[in-house]
Amino acid sequence: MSYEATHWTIIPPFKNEPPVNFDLPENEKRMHEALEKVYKEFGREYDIVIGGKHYKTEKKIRSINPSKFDEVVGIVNSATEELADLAVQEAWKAYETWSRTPAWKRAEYLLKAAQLIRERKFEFDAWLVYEVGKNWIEADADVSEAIDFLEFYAREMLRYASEQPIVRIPGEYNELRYIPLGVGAIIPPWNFPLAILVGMTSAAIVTGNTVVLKPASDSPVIAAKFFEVMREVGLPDGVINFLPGSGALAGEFLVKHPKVRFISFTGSKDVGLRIHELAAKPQPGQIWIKRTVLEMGGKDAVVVDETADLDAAAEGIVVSAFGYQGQKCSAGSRAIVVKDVYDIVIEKVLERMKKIKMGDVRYKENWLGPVINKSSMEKIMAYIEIGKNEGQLIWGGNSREDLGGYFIEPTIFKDVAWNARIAQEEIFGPLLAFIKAEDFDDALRIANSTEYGLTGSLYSRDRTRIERAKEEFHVGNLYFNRKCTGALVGVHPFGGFNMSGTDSKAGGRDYLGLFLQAKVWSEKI
Ligand SMILES: NC(=O)c1ccc[n+]([C@@H]2O[C@H](COP(=O)([O-])OP(=O)(O)OC[C@H]3O[C@@H](n4cnc5c(N)ncnc54)[C@H](O)[C@@H]3O)[C@@H](O)[C@H]2O)c1
Ligand SMILES: N[C@@H](CCC=O)C(=O)O
Repeated sequence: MSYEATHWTIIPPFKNEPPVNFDLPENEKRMHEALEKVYKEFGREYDIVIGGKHYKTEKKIRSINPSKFDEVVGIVNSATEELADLAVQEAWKAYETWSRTPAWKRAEYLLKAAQLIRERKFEFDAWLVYEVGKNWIEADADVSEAIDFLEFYAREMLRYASEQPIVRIPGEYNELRYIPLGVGAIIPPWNFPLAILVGMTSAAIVTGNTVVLKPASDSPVIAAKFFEVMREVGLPDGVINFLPGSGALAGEFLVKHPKVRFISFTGSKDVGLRIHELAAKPQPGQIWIKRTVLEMGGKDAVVVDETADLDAAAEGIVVSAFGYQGQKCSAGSRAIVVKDVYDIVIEKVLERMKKIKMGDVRYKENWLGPVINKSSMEKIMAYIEIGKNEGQLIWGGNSREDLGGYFIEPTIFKDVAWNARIAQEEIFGPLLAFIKAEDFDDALRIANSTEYGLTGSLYSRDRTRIERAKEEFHVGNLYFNRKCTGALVGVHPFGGFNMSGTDSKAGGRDYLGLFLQAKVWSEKI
């Protein structure tokens, strides 16, 4: 048995990180203390770090609290093309030794980082509350998922590094080994600014690659906090190079760079397709086909038929549509309900809407927070105007900047046609479209009618329909009689079809393979 395999057996099996129960007074108190502590750190400046060296630039990115837009959570330096180029060079220098570091040792850094984040969970939760406007529960789910990715990919690396099954023949010794790709650009989104960033980065490095990490401009501080953790656990310089910067400058420059071997991106369809196009074109001096992992948007549906538990369906519709203000790729922004129960479901949803409290998420009672920034608010408000011509507004519809942040009332339109813009385009905000279906067949057809294919839910008690949906509801993550958000690492490997991306199945057993290439050696004996 290889050393990696031996190690694998002594690490306890993977278990998802349990969420914090904020209803316990002790936990509520700890969260208040964390919010206070983090608040005192507001306004700090974070450097670009390349090969362990710190850099400042003239241009800065100010990270704003979307719940209170006069609060600056932190300031980061914005990279130039020269620094981006240096980051790629330093990453290649570090690759020389990192790619030869044993897999178990690389995995150990992830396990240590998971433990540090676990010990500081309330503090990380607080950063997410302030920087991206997540309520306490959503923030804690994000941090738990980040810990899960570290724990899961550490174990996965040991599995990939252990002996791989191949057919044996007499007279030859044959072996297949997974080896890293080289230097990668990691380009994550702001909406799961810890979990997704940590998942993408840790998968790339535990497999022996080195990376240039360009965080999203709305969430660079939490990215800097993760980078600090990786330095604290002793990750060698240059394995992760921390390079905040604009999407257009650092993003495109990195994507085109001839020495970038792979690009791991999670974000919008338009940017994902642009990266796909740029990465496909070989640059002078480039000697490989760039690998891209592109996880993109969704226009996800919750389907309800006449046999369903309608209370459970109404609850699922509300949580799927409005959890984290609808700013999830998995958000159920379409409720497709068969005509027999359409009005009842809407009534039940509206009853639940009355209970939603919106406001600054530093206060535990506010379930609905702000949207991420001004331009996002403007985009969502423009869709609300479009919606007024495409359906009947039955809830919300107003922006509430008067509360001091980028607040938009949760908004519902009914009687929306399946092909209306608000039923086809990803809005990424608290906007839900109710679509009436003739029957189950019609509902399924409507559910599949967009260019996306990320998540979906079916509420039904009809076993035959559930079995049909498994075959015909064309999404990467399909749920029955539960919400369409909240995939758990290891339990629900995540990724979508069609324009939702390359279906990488983050948090699944295939994921690390995307950052590796297989080499076979064969020796005559
Ligand atoms: N499928 C998934 O797993 C998943 C998960 C989370 C978010 N998302 C999607 O992400 C989107 C929201 O995130 P966002 O607003 O950060 O997306 P975005 O596409 O605007 O940005 C994502 C990242 O790309 C960078 N970027 C921007 N322009 C670039 C360019 N021209 N070249 C290279 N990089 C560039 C950004 O700085 C950011 O780091 C939504 O569409 C959502 O559905 C998908
Ligand atoms: N994995 C998350 C969504 C990530 C995209 O925003 C979920 O399952 O809700």
